[in-house]
Amino acid sequence: MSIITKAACVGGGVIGGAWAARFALAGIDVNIFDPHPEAERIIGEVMANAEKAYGMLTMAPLPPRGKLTFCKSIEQAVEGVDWIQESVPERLELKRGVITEIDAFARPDALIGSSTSGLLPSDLQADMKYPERMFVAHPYNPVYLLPLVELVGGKKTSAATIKRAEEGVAEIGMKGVVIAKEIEAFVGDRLLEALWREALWLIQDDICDTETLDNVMRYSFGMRWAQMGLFETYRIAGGEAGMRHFLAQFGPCLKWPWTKFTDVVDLDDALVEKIGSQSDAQAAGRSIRELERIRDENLVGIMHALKASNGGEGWGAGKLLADFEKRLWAKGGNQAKTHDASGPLRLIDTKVNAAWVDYNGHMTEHRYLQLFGDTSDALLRLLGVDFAYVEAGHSYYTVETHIRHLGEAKLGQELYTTLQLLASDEKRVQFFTRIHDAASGEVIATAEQMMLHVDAKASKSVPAPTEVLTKLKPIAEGHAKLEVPEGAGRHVGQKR
Ligand SMILES: NC(=O)C1=CN([C@@H]2O[C@H](COP(=O)(O)OP(=O)(O)OC[C@H]3O[C@@H](n4cnc5c(N)ncnc54)[C@H](O)[C@@H]3O)[C@@H](O)[C@H]2O)C=CC1
Ligand SMILES: C[N+](C)(C)CC(=O)CC(=O)[O-]
Repeated sequence: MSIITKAACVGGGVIGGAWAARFALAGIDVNIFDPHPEAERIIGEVMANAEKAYGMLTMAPLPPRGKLTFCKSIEQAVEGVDWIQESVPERLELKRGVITEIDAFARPDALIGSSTSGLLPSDLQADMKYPERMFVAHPYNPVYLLPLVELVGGKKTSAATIKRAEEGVAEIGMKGVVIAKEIEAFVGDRLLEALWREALWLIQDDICDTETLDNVMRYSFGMRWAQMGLFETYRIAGGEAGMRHFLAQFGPCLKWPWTKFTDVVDLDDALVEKIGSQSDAQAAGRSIRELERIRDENLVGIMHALKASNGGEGWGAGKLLADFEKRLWAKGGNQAKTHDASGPLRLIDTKVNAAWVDYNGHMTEHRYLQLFGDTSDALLRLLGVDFAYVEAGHSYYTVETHIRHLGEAKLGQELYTTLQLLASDEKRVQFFTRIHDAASGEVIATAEQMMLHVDAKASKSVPAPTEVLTKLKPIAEGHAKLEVPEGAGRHVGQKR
């Protein structure tokens, strides 16, 4: 059974709003309480960004979006929900008061997570009647894309709560990392704080400006850290002798004057203005919303790259995404399990997202192939050839593809695909797929493809089993009555 069927967000700013989006996109209804007069508008904008990002992130069938309900009080928001996420400003007294109120009105077994960046859970749970169900669930901005949640229990938090919290965040595509002991700022913010302090000194001392500092990060170790952490990265930096050699070589530097971070800069008006004006110049007129859009596109691209890494198995956040998608496919989301075979099967509905567009301003070549591949995967799922089937040792492999480009697909354009079976036997399926513009139905591209049923371990084609052929039969019979599509059997013409 699911840990979270209904959630509440108390505080709906940068972080609370993005938590609401994360829950809603996982199909969970969310109650929101935030006294800000513009809370609904702000969360609406975060939701729109999150939906755009998910459109780029995954083709897996997301469940129907959860409903957002804006409530007039904490009491109303937390009534009957399974998970309450507190994301009010970082002030101990405020948070403690809000959490105590949540505790008074929530179901005694409901989980209560705090988004605090650094306060101790023991301090937050001090006045609670049921403190055993309260913990820190510290996310990273943007919560709807970055999967990490640091889970930190206080003195009165039960082990069962932390276990349920770990399972709960996994359900919404996140990675719960349990921190063994409570400590201010946990692990992530301790590391960020060290870097942040050092960075402020480098600006204060005119060693570099904000743009130079950001360039140093994003062209180098920033990219490394998205895929391996500090220790794994430095292990490799030690060469064949690994971590021990790395420590021997760079250990002495720890005693050299390579850092100022244990002193705190004086964030006086002059320094605030210096950083503010350098940051304005760096933004070059881009609004926060524009920067968020670029950030989200970049993060999606990084996760896609990580999903394809390690020989296709996925790595880090990419492996997490791949596993989440497998679960989404297994659940099937909104996907129809049967189709009317009296016409071509409509299998994929999608939109051209920014990551698919090339320098010509339209969908780039390999994305057509991806869409044709996603459509043939959808056909295979209809036939019962899903992840479990593939893991058991059999699959269909594509052995031939011929694509024709007939029109253009531009950024944001809505598309759908249809598939018509041309021929099949116990080993082969041959089919014709069309990509349509969703508004007009016009055909933008077609592909004719052939797949063979294979024994993956033996690497040879073998007949498909009866259960697959039985599902294929009604489609084959229905499509045998259709006209052969214009363009089927075509090849690239060559004048000699
Ligand atoms: N901004 C960030 O990068 C991150 C922030 N956090 C943590 O998340 C929490 C929230 O931070 P942000 O979202 O950045 O702040 P924010 O200022 O964007 O949002 C706070 C929201 O809480 C609302 N609020 C104030 N009093 C309230 C009350 N009594 N009941 C309900 N809502 C109330 C405000 O109207 C506001 O919308 C903090 O604990 C922060 O440390 C965690 C990770 C990252
Ligand atoms: C600046 N911050 C302490 C609020 C940062 C975080 O808590 C995590 C993040 O998203 O960087």
